Amino acid sequence: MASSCSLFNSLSSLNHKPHNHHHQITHGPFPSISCTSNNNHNNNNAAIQSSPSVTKHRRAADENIREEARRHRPSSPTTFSSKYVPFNSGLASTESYSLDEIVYRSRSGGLLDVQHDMEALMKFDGAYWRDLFDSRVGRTTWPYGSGVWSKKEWVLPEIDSDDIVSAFEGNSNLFWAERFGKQFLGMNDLWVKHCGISHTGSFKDLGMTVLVSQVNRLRKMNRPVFGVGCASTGDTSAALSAYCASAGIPSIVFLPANKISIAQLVQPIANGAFVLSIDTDFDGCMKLIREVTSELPIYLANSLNSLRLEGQKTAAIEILQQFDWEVPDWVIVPGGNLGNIYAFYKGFKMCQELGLVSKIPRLVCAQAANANPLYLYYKSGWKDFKAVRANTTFASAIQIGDPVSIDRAVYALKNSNGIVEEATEEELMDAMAQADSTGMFICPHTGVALTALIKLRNSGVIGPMDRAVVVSTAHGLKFTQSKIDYHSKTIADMACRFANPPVQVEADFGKVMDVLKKYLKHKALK
Ligand SMILES: Cc1ncc(COP(=O)(O)O)c(C=O)c1O
Ligand SMILES: N[C@@H](CCOP(=O)(O)O)C(=O)O
Repeated sequence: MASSCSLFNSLSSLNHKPHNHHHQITHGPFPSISCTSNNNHNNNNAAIQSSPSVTKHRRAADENIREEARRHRPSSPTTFSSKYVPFNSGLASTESYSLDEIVYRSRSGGLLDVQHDMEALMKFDGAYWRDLFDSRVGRTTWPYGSGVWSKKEWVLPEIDSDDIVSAFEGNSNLFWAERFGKQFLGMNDLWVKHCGISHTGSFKDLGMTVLVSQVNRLRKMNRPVFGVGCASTGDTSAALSAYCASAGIPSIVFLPANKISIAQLVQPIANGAFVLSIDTDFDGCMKLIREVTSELPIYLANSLNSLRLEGQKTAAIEILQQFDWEVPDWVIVPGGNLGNIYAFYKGFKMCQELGLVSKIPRLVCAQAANANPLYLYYKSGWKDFKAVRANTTFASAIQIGDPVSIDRAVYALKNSNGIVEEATEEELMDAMAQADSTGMFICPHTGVALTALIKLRNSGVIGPMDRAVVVSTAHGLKFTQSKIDYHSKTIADMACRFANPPVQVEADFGKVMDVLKKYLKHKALK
């Protein structure tokens, strides 16, 4: 991509709690579920005052939150369970694997899925689950303070809370895009789910906490897992290396040389991962890591491993929760390796099947036109899937031509009356700049999703009154070079219509006044 030293230089030169009281919710035959309350006036005051061991806050001074969770550990094992089954295998299949096995593919070589014991979960009605999940939001109780682990019973019900590796990820902001919706789309119910405002700056944290927690458990069980590895366009490796570092587990990452942002490259380096920069693209790295993980005791962390999707699906549940369990009309997700679109489908579908909501939203998967195998497949009427050679795109994290989760994505889209859209480089960069001009600071992948929204709104498929949620997958700060290129208008064959370059001006009062007067006049005329 073109760089812009002048803009970069001029940009650089511009730089001259109340007590938590503990209470327990007991639900039917289940062990107590701990949560905390910020309410200073609840009935627990009396209990806290009369307890001889209380020294500060809700637990003894020498006890940490993990130890506290251990103390509350249920005496009997959970009645919920989950296992691997071949993806979309139907009722006739008997093939299944324990989550404690190291297996990524079914016997026939197909994808796997984590299947929950829905009968056990259905013993509780939708209201029960809604209340339980709502009661855990924003707490510090281990591990429920995480937006992922607040849904533990639906994620990894059997893992001991002691084994969980979490950064209290999730619970990300659902941003009402008031100005963008009104100004560019005539919409008043447009929302952006900021999954990138997260521990390592992308939605990958949601899946990685689950995968690394399970690895932590496997290692404690003395299973042959020396370390964890992934191929990455930048975000998976950032999340993997951070969660592994926090648990003291070695991580190994395969990155396509010169194809990821500097911020993304620095993340695994800083977190102590073993980083291989390989002279190929993401699809080449993916092929290599699959071969390597079948030979060496390195556990595969890409979304081919269905554990990841169990965490990622909680973003869908969170969206419903944030709308007080009302279902939006549309959810738009940028797609690359295509695990996330299925994760969203699965999260919504579980909420429907377990009675939390009565329907699911229509899903839209948005791809960069330079890396669009799903879009081409959709346009062929799902007749002819061909992997493509992905070309360079500013949406570099979705520069993927041979997505491993293609079958999962097709299933999700077919079962949600879904749509696939694409965005050219100019479209995605303009959308990103327009969104930023209304107060966001999004990544180019979110620009891809916004382009899909703009196209579907312009064609009337999405109506002005529809409630739409655009999933923002990474933090814009990871992709500042693309913004520098755009705002300095140094991108070949791109008009950069919404560029806003800084004005160079001498350190002279008169000259500064001239520039400002011109600016104010220009604004007044608008
Ligand atoms: C920022 C960002 N957005 C979107 C995606 C696409 O997600 P998926 O690969 O699950 O389709 C990725 C990774 O691929 C990503 O890193
Ligand atoms: N964008 C991803 C690509 C790999 O996807 P995964 O979900 O299969 O790990 C990345 O950041 O590496």
